[in-house]
Amino acid sequence: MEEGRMSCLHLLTFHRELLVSRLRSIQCILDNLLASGYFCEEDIEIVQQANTKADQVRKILDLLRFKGEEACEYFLFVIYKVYDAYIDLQPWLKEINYSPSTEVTRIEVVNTDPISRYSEKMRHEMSRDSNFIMSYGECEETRLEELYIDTQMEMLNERNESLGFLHSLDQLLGDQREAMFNPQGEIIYVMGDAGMGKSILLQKLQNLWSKKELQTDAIFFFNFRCRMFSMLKSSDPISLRELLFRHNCFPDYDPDNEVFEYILRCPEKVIFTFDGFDEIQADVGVMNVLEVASPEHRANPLQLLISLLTGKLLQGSQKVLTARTGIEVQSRVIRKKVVLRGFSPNHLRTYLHLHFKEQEHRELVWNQLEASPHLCGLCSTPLFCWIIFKSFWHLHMFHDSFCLPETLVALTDIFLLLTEVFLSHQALPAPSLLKKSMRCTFETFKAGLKPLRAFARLALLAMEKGSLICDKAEMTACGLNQEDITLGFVRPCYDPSGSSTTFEFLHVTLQSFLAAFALVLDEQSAPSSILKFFTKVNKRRAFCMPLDFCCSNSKKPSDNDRFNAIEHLQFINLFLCGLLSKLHTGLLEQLLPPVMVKKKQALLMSYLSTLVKSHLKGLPGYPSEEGKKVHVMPNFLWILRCVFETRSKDIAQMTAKGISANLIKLGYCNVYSGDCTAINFVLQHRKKLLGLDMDNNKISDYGVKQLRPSFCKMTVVRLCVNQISDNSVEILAEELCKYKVVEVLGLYFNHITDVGAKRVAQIIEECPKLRVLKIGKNQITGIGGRYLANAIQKSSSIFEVGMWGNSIKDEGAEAFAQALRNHPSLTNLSLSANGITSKGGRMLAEALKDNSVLRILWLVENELTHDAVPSLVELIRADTGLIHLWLINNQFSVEGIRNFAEALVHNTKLKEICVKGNQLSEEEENEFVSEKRLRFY
Ligand SMILES: Nc1ncnc2c1ncn2[C@@H]1O[C@H](COP(=O)(O)OP(=O)(O)OP(=O)(O)O)[C@@H](O)[C@H]1O
Repeated sequence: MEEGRMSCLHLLTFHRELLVSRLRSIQCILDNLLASGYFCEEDIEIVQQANTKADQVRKILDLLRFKGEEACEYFLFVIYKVYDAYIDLQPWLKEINYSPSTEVTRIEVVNTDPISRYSEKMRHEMSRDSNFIMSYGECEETRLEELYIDTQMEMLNERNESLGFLHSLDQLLGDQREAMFNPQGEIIYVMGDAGMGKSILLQKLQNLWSKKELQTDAIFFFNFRCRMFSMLKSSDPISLRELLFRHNCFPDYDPDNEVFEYILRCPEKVIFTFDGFDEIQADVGVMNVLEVASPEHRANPLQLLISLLTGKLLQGSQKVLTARTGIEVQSRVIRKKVVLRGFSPNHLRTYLHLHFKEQEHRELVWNQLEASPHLCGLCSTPLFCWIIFKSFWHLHMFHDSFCLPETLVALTDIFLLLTEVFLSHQALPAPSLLKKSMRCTFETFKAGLKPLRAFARLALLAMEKGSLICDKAEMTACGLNQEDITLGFVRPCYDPSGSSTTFEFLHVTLQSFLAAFALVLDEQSAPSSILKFFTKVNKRRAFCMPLDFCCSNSKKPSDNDRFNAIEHLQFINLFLCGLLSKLHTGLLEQLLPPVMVKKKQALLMSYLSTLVKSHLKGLPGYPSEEGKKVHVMPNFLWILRCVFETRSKDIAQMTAKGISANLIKLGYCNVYSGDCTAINFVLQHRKKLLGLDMDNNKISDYGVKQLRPSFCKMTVVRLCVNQISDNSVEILAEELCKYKVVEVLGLYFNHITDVGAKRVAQIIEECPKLRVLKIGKNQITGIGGRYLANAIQKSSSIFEVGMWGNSIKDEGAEAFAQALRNHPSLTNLSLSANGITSKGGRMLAEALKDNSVLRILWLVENELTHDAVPSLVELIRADTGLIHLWLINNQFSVEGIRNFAEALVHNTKLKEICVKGNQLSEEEENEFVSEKRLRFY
């Protein structure tokens, strides 16, 4: 504030040192001082005679002193106005509370700095290109800011464990230490399923940067679609300069090549985004990618990409790479890993508000969503949500209804509805002239059969040649005309050859759907050709193929099978099952001969049955405490999804019967809430009990609602790390207490509070077979701890309880102490990281003296000090039956540990007391080397 009142002249004197070290783009300052008349030609010569940049700045500052206050003020104004050229000085201007006077703003400032001009040009072009979400054909575009909302962005560590959620896009680029698991890595890796919003996220990032609303000092931003690197001819090598300037943005006023030199000199000022690595990973695998080390070197475009990503070129630049889930990149090249989890219920509400402006409409739509957890589950994927909301809107506009068809339960139904919406664009006049009509699906499809058939063929042809884009000639060859293009199935896309006549499907999932439709509509080929992608997928089951460039032992795809986008093919198969389900027979019989429909349906069902049987037989099982256990692969999930799309009870029954294991492990399989409908559909037909381990997926409360009818059969319910809240626990309590078969309940790392803990306590009390409870890393306090401990006290079956990482403190510890006194069954208890002090520790130790059952006690990372030592010593001397005592990371001193060592002499059962991470120096630890049962590692 003091400085805010200082004259500009004083400011320049006061901060002379800073200006000398940070001011660049001297020419631009000189140009403006000359043009405004503050400097004359002679002044300019004086400055230019100085040998170093620093000396030139010194000369300018000296001259300004003579020129007076006005000149100094103008000098500051130039720095303020030409933002990008003086980006390093912007924080300083903020610090000194600089704001230009009205007089100075009347004097013109011209930007003659090539670097910042280039940056300005980039910002301008990027703002123009990122302002709209392209959708619904060429004619309908929505402003990004009107429809974009941040989704759930979860940070992961190298073992794919959660590190929490990002709160804004600024944090994506920011270098908070907790999220950055490998500072040597260069890539910010954003993963997500189809339609989760990876491309839109990059678009938002670009848009924010173009408007200077992103917290970064990067002045250049290059965005690329990864597929572009495959499309550029590998026979035409290009240089880094060509890649940046020819395929992105060209610097217009740069005779001395300053821009490129600046980029090489200051790569940290550059952000790159590369969208859709999954689309080219096969190409990267096929070629033997050598990295390029020199920026001047001309190389294959893919080599350039890999070199940029690994930091061989422009090391230190910021890089965001997106890919579909399942494409693994080695941790050594990743700096930060983020996975997009889609819309939470709150996001869904916000998105609903953006789509429907009228409260009445919102309520109508919300009511329907609430009535169908499956629909809500689908809506957690932004793309599907967009389709569903668009369909609602269409039904309202054209048919005066806000009711989605009742049959809308599977993914195929949603894409059928979208297709119907697109096809009806052709049939219907403009909404304002329209008399609202009855909806007639069959008529719409029959009337639109010609373009539908043509788009379907186009989608299939493109899929078969491994491409996600098509050109005008291919479209014409399929029989499509200009009018068809405006229906909305395709949109124009970037083409490196500069032609504006290439198109891509609105979304690749839509392309898969249409490709499946082509297989169904094809009357020329043998009916068995519908199965061709099943065969392909089964051949290439290597679903999570690691990237070649950072994984030495990866299996390379063969040359003639470049297209490894296996997920697109899985989607084709899924939609095929949906289209050929009995439910759609009526529609299909309007579009092709009924005999043909029957033949294809029978063929598919028979193939699917065989596939399910052989898959289930081939699953490796191994014995476990819960009986035979199988760990299924993501492909099993795709089979379940296909079975659900067929809606065939027979196949579901067969699948349910074919599961011979007692426990199925679906951990880390990318199960999302919508999949729970498919799992439930199959389990509905199972007679025997079954354990289901679904830890580490994306089930959420919607998924749990979907599974409700299946809990009656579940002996193992593992839902750890699945973003479930107290609402889910409510359902679990209702169902599990009704059937009382549950033995293992895993709820670790979710969003459960004391409210949920109360319901879990009910489960413990009422389910006599419950042996294992894992409820660590939730938000349970002393109150919830009490509920649980009181219930455990009454249970005679509970064997293992994991409460790690809650906050039950001494209040909870007291209740657990009570429960432990003479407990008949509890053998393993973890109360680690719960904020328990010596008071709580004392109560636990004293209670345990009367307990001969507990074998393992975890009190790691609490606040136990010397005050807890006497009670713990007594416990050790009591020789109760405790085998392992974990006291790592507490606050015991060497004296306390000495007491433990002495007490151990009187104990025959304890195998170890782990005391690493207490307040002992290395020398003090050495004192205990002879007591092998005291562990410091
Ligand atoms: N954050 C968001 N806010 C609003 N709408 C979104 C958001 N994310 C996605 N959408 C909607 O979903 C559509 C698909 O998103 P996008 O193309 O970004 O998905 P993607 O993850 O890149 O899919 P793919 O892996 O198949 O390329 C968008 O066109 C938009 O309509």
